[in-house]
Amino acid sequence: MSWIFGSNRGPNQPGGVPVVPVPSGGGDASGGGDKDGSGDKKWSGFDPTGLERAAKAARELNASPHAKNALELSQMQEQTRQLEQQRHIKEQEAAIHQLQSERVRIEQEEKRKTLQTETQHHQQRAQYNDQLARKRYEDQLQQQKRVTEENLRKQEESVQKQEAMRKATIEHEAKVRHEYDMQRMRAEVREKAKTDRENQDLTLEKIRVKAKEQRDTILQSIRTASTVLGEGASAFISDWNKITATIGGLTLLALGIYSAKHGTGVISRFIEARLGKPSLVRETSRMTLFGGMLRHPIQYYRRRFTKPEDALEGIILKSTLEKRLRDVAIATRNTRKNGGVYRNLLMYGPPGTGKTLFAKSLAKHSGMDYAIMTGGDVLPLENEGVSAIHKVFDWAKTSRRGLMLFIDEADAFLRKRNTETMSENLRSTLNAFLYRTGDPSKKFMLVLSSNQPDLFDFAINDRIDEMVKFHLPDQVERERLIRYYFDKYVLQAAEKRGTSRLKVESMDFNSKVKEIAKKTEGLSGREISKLGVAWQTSAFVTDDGVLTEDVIDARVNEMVDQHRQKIEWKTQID
Ligand SMILES: Nc1ncnc2c1ncn2[C@@H]1O[C@H](COP(=O)(O)OP(=O)(O)OP(=O)(O)O)[C@@H](O)[C@H]1O
Repeated sequence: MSWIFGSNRGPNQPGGVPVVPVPSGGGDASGGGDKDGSGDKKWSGFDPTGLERAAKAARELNASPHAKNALELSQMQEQTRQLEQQRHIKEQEAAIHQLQSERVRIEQEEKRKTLQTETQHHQQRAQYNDQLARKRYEDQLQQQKRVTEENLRKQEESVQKQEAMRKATIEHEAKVRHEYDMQRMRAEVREKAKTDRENQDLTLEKIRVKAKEQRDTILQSIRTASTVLGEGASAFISDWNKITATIGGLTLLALGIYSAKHGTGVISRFIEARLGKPSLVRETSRMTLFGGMLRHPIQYYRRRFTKPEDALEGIILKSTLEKRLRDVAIATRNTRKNGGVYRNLLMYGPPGTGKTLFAKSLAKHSGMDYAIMTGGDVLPLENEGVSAIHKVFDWAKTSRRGLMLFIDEADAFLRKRNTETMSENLRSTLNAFLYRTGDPSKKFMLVLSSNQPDLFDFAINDRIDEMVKFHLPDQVERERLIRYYFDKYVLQAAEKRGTSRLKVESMDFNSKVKEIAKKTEGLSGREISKLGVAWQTSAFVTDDGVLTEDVIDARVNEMVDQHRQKIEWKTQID
């Protein structure tokens, strides 16, 4: 009720209730009590006029007809002020809240920045450490390199010193020897000159006598020869019997030479048939005395003393396979050199992929003899199969150079024994084979080739030490094969001067090769080699001997068609 007392407000305060002026003086402001004003010190300075005025105003207010309205107005003003204060408080609270949020955000931001800075520091430290480690490692390497170089330099110096010493020793020896020889020669020459001077008369006389004797002898010989020939010729011409006898003698001599030549061949063939190559062996590099050295001496010696540089010369395979086979070839050659035990080899894969080719080259490269037999040849032998097999191995054992026994289509007779279709004879033959190959050998190496190795008897698999799979050539190998056989059958034939009329039409050969290789997908090495032969033959049959691009394409298309046909037949059979 401050408005009643007017303590807080001036007389013209807006919205306020006009303060009822309090009459100055009059009325008892003390309200009774300490009337004399001297009793209690506390009330001594109290001015009661305000209270009096308030009381008067209250009275007047009560008496006023607007008292109620004024009260309501003042209440409403009070409420409005409170609401305003609440709004103000709310605004302040919102501001505080916003300030808090801002503070949290700033803190987060600070944290993130700190984290980022720390991460950067970590990274920088890690990089620095890494650089240090690298530098340390490089320093170590440099150090090692320096040490190695230093050692090498020292070694080289030492070798050079030794070399220089050796050279100096040799030169000194040579000089001493030369001086000694010169002295000896001078002494000999002096001695001879002295002797010659002393015997000069004697020597001259000796030469004269010797020359005279020689002259007389030659003259005498000429005289005798002409007399004998003249007499002989006249006697021969005048005597028909002698002429007939001479002609007969010459004829008999020619006959003798002819029969001796052919007789040796017949005899050697006979001996060979009895003692030489077994019938199961189709081809061999092994030369017997009669069959080899005497009949083809040059070939015999060339084969004995020259070896191909590379076991894979003329054999085109995938580079990985080539590497593996080269290792096999080197190992085999070293085995032969060191008298070691041979490792048996199985080569399997589609026909015409170079298995036989490699086996022959392997044998040549290793310096061994080779013998080729075919599994299919064993089947018709029936009950003679066992002895034929024994004969092959007996013969193989006698080879001084070691023998590589290559069995093509080996699955034809080395197949599983438990199949019902296998005849008793074949089973015995297989057993004989197993018996002869049971132990590792220093005499022969077994090389089996098969298109169906899964048919082998397990005991055969057990005897195999190395298995190599041959594949059909892919694009790269086909290109190489095409180049190789084009060169072999066409270009080399065209280069033969004088004897050849074969010419090749000019074309972009590289792109042609690529194109042919693409077309011949699926063809084997054998089929591609046949393509080479077909190109050559086609060129020979033309009038001008020119191999044109069209002819090349035509042969390729034919070969591809034939291949397709073969595959169709094969699929039907399968
Ligand atoms: N990889 C090759 N590189 C060069 N020529 C090849 C290759 N493969 C095959 N030939 C050619 O094909 C001919 C036959 O090859 P080879 O007799 O080695 O085949 P194979 O794999 O033994 O076949 P099969 O299983 O039918 O006996 C070779 O004489 C050669 O001209």
